Amino acid sequence: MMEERAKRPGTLAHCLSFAGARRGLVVASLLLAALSAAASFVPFVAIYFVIADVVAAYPDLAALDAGALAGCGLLAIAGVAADVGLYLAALLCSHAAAFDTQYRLKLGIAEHLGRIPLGHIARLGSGRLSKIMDEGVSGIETFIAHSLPDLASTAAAPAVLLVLLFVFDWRFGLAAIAAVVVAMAAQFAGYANKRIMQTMGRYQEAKERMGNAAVEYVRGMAVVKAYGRTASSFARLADAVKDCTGLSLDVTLFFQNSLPAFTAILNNAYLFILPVGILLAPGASDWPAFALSFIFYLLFVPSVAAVFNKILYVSEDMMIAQSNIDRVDAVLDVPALPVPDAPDREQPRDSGIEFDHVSFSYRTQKVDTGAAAGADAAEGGGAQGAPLALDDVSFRIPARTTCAIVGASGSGKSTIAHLIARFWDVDAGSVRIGGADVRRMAPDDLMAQMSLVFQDVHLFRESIAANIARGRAGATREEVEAAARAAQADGFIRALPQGYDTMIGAEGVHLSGGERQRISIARAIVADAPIVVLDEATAFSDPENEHLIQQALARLMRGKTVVMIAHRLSTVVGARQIIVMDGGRVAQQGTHEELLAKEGPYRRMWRRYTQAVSWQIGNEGGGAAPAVGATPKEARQHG
Ligand SMILES: Nc1ncnc2c1ncn2[C@@H]1O[C@H](COP(=O)(O)OP(=O)(O)OP(=O)(O)O)[C@@H](O)[C@H]1O
Repeated sequence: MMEERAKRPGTLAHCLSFAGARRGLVVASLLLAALSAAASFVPFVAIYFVIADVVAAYPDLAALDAGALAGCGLLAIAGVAADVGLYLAALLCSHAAAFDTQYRLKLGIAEHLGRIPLGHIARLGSGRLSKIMDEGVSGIETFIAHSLPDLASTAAAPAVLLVLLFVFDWRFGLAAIAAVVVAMAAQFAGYANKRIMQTMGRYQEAKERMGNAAVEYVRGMAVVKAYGRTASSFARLADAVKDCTGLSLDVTLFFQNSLPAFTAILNNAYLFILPVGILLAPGASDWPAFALSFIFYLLFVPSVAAVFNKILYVSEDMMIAQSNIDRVDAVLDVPALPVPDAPDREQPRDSGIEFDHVSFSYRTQKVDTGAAAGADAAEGGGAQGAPLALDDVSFRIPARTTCAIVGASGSGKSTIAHLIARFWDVDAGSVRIGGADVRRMAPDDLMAQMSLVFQDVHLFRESIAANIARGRAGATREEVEAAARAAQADGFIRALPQGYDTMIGAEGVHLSGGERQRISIARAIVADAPIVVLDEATAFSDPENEHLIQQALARLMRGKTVVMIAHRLSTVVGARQIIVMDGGRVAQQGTHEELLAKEGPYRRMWRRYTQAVSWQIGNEGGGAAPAVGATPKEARQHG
């Protein structure tokens, strides 16, 4: 559906393209609504005939033809019935199209989010994204369901109105049009101001920023409380709210004169008819005809107000819909990672990993939209002169071996993990798995090759069994339980009230960091992918938990190609290969012994590490063991 959309069409055309296969329903709704608008004037025609009969019979009202009057009544009723019936049918069509569009749009955005680089999703922000998926899409749904039929009727009504205004007496018609022109001029004075459109846009952005700030504030509540920085942490949210309030006030003030003037003039349009009637009355040659027109226009002119009031609201709806469309487009326009056609796809021959002269910068990954783009610009972004997160990085990890990546914070370790999983595409060089360039692999094939175990464990609000089973579609309960046993998680899961069926999340059970980690390891064991990318946790809650996690990891890593982003040197000594990163470049490469034998960053890191451990032991009176990890001998058995 998303591919079908033309580039930047108008609001209506855009909605039609979103409606996809249901655009026929939208068009039917537009036609029915236009017909309903035309039918809404039929009662006025009936009234005209009644007035004509009354004026003709006056003063002998007893001579009125009851049959003719009843006919007029029936005509009026038929007009009202057609108006209501056609409008209901229009709403039926528009709602059917709108609900379907909402469903497919949400699905389309969700699918698209799965195809764009993962980092872009983080940059867009979860508050902003949920607002777009929720309010943005619902806004489009409401526009298609309600405002589009109104749009058709507001387009059709003035045409019919114009005919009726001039068909009976053009002079009164002109007076009514004068009321419309003056009212529109008053309103236009507000809309013509270019700043209003800019302010409306800024107002929408401010609302999104406020959403993001609120989500961030709630998520960071624990840190805020821990450091007692409530006031300063609240400042960002408070600023966002203040910004939003200020802009909403600006938008309201823009309309403070024009809107009331527009409404007041239109609702009192008969004030334009009255002076014309008073002026024309003395010269009227045919009194009954004059009286008929005068009375009819006094009765008819309020419907002009109704029509133009509707136009006002529909144009406001259009502006809101356009801003919702822009926000949805902001997500849909983020280019998806290119996926090769089936014949051009490459299959890995094994699970070995190779980085071949890889360079990568986050700054070249532009997000061309609103707040995120602004953030990029604020960082002095742009591809030119962009700092490289990885700079000409080359290494090979043979299949079924362990490679530990170490280095200072910010040296590029996690970036390596992200590029293996193709969260981003490289700027230069290539990342290959079993000889296949990750850009030439089908995304599903690529993800089937690897399990990712990151520090930041996300568990879904579902049962523990379902969370573990997410590792592989179709995993059986036995496989889930076996994986949990291997991940040292079976014991604590069984101790929970509903065991494996215990729900996780707001209303369910809350697990400790170590327990969550072991569930994520169980998930990876179920996946049984040939490559394991492991972002090692920096700290575990207690030695017992750490020991269990190390056991779980040892089981997960058995027989796999492992890339371990290592934060503690205790766990890397047994790796077949250690890559030392420094400022985005490979500074050293080799085994623990080889690296220790040379003067260089690894030896310095190791020296600092052993000093820290002996300091720790000294401080604890020799009672504590250094951080538990695989000894060189134990670990080499795996690597
Ligand atoms: N999403 C991102 N957007 C922009 N820059 C990023 C992003 N992620 C990382 N960087 C930058 O890229 C560089 C490498 O970061 P990376 O996360 O790979 O380092 P690291 O060695 O894993 O650090 P740590 O040990 O602290 O996790 C750093 O300068 C970092 O600021």
